[in-house]
Amino acid sequence: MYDVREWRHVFKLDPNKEISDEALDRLCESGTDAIIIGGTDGITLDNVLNLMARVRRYTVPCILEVSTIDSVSPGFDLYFIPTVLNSRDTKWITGLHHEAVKEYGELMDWDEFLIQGYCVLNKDCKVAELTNAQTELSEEDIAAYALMAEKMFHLPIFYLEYSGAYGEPSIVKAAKSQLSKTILFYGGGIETVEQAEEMANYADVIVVGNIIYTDISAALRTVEIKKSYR
Ligand SMILES: CC(C)=CCC/C(C)=C/CC/C(C)=C/CC/C(C)=C/CC/C(C)=C/CC/C(C)=C/CC/C(C)=C/COP(=O)(O)OP(=O)(O)O
Ligand SMILES: O=P(O)(O)OC[C@@H](O)CO
Ligand SMILES: [Mg+2]
Repeated sequence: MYDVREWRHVFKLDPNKEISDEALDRLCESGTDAIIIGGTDGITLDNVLNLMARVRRYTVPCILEVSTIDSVSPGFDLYFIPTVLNSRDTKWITGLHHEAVKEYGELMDWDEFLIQGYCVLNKDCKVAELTNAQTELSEEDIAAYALMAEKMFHLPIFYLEYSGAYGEPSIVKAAKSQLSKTILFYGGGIETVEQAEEMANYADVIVVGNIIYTDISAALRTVEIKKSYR
């Protein structure tokens, strides 16, 4: 089975963006711990299946981060289900999940599904807009969400999401200080190995996304953090 606890670094690929075979080969062979397939807009069953089939040529674990029910398909190693803890709209906390479980709950192999408690912090990112997230939060507010993720909801993953912007290391440190069992993911704006190292000082797993599409060599260099933390 795939032990997310062992991970340090993952790449997140957006099915709504083009990637060449050569770039995909370099990512999948880079030594990263997993490839997550996910995004917020333009996600269809077609583009998810297409990307999954291409990643499946490699041995790297391939995870679907579910953002729409229509794009879920068998064939992934694991499924991540986001719940946006700081959304102002219950639809993104439990609403869509309730509908999905009502319809498919009996069919699901629950061991394959890990729930991610998201705290979205970049007010300008698409996921903040989509979910109407309350991003004006103090360090204490964010630490409390981390504590809730672990102690109230027993979530396996707490995800500090700054998608598109580099976040505040002190916030990541504050969140980490609340967690002993729940795994801390950090994602947002990582473009250099120095930034990757800085966030990996506190987060258990760092997520590298957008830079893949603008500077593949820089994206690949972030995997170097794995050498210093093994
Ligand atoms: C295996 C199998 C076939 C099972 C069938 C059963 C089945 C269908 C089970 C589903 C179970 C279930 C509970 C599903 C949940 C349904 C659902 C739609 C939940 C809502 C998820 C949610 C809160 C989505 C909001 C958006 C979000 C948090 C997306 C995560 C990805 C993310 C933040 C990407 C970053 O965005 P990006 O697009 O990169 O942004 P930029 O362009 O700005 O970079
Ligand atoms: O795309 P970036 O900004 O690297 O963020 C990664 C990931 O957290 C997005 O969901
Ligand atoms: Mg992105």
